[in-house]
Amino acid sequence: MPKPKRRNPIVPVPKAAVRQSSSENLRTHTKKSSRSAKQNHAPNATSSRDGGGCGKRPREGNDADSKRTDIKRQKRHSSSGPRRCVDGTDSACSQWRPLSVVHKQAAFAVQRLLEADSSRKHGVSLKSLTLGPHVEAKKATFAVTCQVLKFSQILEQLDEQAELTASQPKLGKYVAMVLSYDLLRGQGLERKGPAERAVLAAEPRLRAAMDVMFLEAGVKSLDELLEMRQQGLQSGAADPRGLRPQVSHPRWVRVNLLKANMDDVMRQLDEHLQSTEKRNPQQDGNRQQQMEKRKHQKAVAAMQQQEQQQERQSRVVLDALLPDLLALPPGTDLHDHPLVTRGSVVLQSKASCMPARALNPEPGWTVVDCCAAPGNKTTHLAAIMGNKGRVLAFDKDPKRLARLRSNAVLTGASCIEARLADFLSLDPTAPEFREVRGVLLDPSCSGSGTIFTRMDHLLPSHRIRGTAAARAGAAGVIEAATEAHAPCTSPTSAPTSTAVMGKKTKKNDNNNNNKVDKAAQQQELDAPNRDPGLAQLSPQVHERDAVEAARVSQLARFQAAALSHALRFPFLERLVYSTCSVHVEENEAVVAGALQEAAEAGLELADPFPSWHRRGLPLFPGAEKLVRTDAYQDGTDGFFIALFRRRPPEKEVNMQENPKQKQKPRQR
Ligand SMILES: C[S@@+](CC[C@H](N)C(=O)[O-])C[C@H]1O[C@@H](n2cnc3c(N)ncnc32)[C@H](O)[C@@H]1O
Repeated sequence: MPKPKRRNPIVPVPKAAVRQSSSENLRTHTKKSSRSAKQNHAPNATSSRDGGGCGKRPREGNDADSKRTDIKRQKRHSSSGPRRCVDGTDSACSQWRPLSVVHKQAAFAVQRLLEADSSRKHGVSLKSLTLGPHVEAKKATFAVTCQVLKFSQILEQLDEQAELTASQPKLGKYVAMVLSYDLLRGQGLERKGPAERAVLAAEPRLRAAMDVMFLEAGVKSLDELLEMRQQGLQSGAADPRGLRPQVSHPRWVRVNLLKANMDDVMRQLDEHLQSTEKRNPQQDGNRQQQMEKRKHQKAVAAMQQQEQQQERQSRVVLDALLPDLLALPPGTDLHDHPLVTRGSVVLQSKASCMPARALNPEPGWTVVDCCAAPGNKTTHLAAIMGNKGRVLAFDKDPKRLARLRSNAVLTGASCIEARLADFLSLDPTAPEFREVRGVLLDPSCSGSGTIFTRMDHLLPSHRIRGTAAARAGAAGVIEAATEAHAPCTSPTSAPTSTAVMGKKTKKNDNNNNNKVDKAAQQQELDAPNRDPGLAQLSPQVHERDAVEAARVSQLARFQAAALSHALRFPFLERLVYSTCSVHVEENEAVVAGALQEAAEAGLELADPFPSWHRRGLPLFPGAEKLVRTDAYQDGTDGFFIALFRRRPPEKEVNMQENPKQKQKPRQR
């Protein structure tokens, strides 16, 4: 009888088949693995149909003897230096190790290679890690390592979306990648050790996350997804994570609590969805719409971690973070719906609703909205305050201010006082502003977080920007994102207060903020070099990038001046700075430049949404309190939010009572 054929990792094998054949594999392993190890030492061992020999994977060494030998060899091998775990920790390793030798070695190799790549270290080679003398089952280890590296970006995303290592930290990122690969595309996993069991337990979540990716990309397999991403990168039209440039978000709906209550609106919207379906029975059969519905359900479920099946299937979903926000299927058209035309709901994205909630003004406060038009956040502030108090809304553009006024009327936000003014020309210390407790600063910005949902990437002039965003995103410098914020991105808002700018620059010199700016800018400059494909961009592209960079710098100067100015309201309790930009220069760097001034005003950074997962880039202490949203992973546009809050009085008292602090001046 011919020997059973070896399992092929390229074609996923049904689990039952894997289990059935596993005992045979165990029986026949030792001979084969040593034979394949020898084969792999041949110089041509790396060539195969899958590019660089990464396609075929022979059976791995997995019997007890081989495992014992492996452990001994691993120990011997690592005795020359500090022991490294597959998760990157040194010595006393508390992480779960996969039971399979191949998995263990592949995870180690993947870790070393990816870490070396991200820190641009040289001297770590795939061959030495997978085909070196200490490696067991070389060919299998080499093949698995290649495959995991090829799919590493996708595997990382799956891990993140399925919260695999987040929920099982002992698994470690690289073991998770290798085991998930084998589960989803390779040979399947057997319920052996804790690592394998953890990945198997997460299988439904991993598969759900994978389905969402397939739907978003319009593909049916991991191979197609990878191919599509690679093509996208080559054409320069890809987004930072290699998905299609356009992303589909739920239809976010803010319920205007001044005019409606959540239950009524939810009921009416649910009826609307049902009646639309009844009126258009053909649409039920429409594949596109079906896909949209499924995508919405899955995206919302993943995003909000709503595990209950019933909630996942709900079509009008209450947002987990913002109490007045609802999610409907993407593409739901509500523009003519009476709830919208009568101002009971506002069509506003989740990210755009976060700044007003971050400020969370109390009823009775006086609040300044510095750059307010067309007033989405202004009317939200009024609703949060229950129309009790005053919202002073400034904008320098008369047409946009007219829209703000009509929006205020529509939404019944009677506590708004709209004023046509250049915010920088106001005197925050004037007596009329003594009552101001809250400030919202949502200044003009590049709108770089919104280009994909605006579909601008389809226009030739915007392809370049998409590419620039892709470069920066590929380096992990920015988080790609989106929102329809376009009209307020004109670069006309150059700083008008030279005094303010001069002051800021001086402070930057004093408190190392220039270093932050430079580090951030350097990261952005470095970003393109990380992708060899992008290095081949034409000079024209670089020229346009330079124009865009100059525009961003000009906007950043205005933003810094505006933030500095906003911090001058003497009796501030809270201040929110927000942009729909993904650029460090307009976000973290602006905040870093204002930290000292904020401290002098008795304000400090605070975390407006402790449960939110995405944070500012870690460029200075406290940046973990900053909030970012990501268009690809958070189901909403790319935004940046910083909350400054008055330091609690205890801190002041503690500072005074701290004997060490007191001694300092005396010592001098
Ligand atoms: C990002 S938009 C504001 C969007 C608004 N917060 C909302 O949610 O609807 C920025 C606004 O700032 C205004 N603006 C720019 N420079 C200004 C300045 N110096 N003083 C006042 N408003 C300014 C622009 O006219 C634009 O309407």
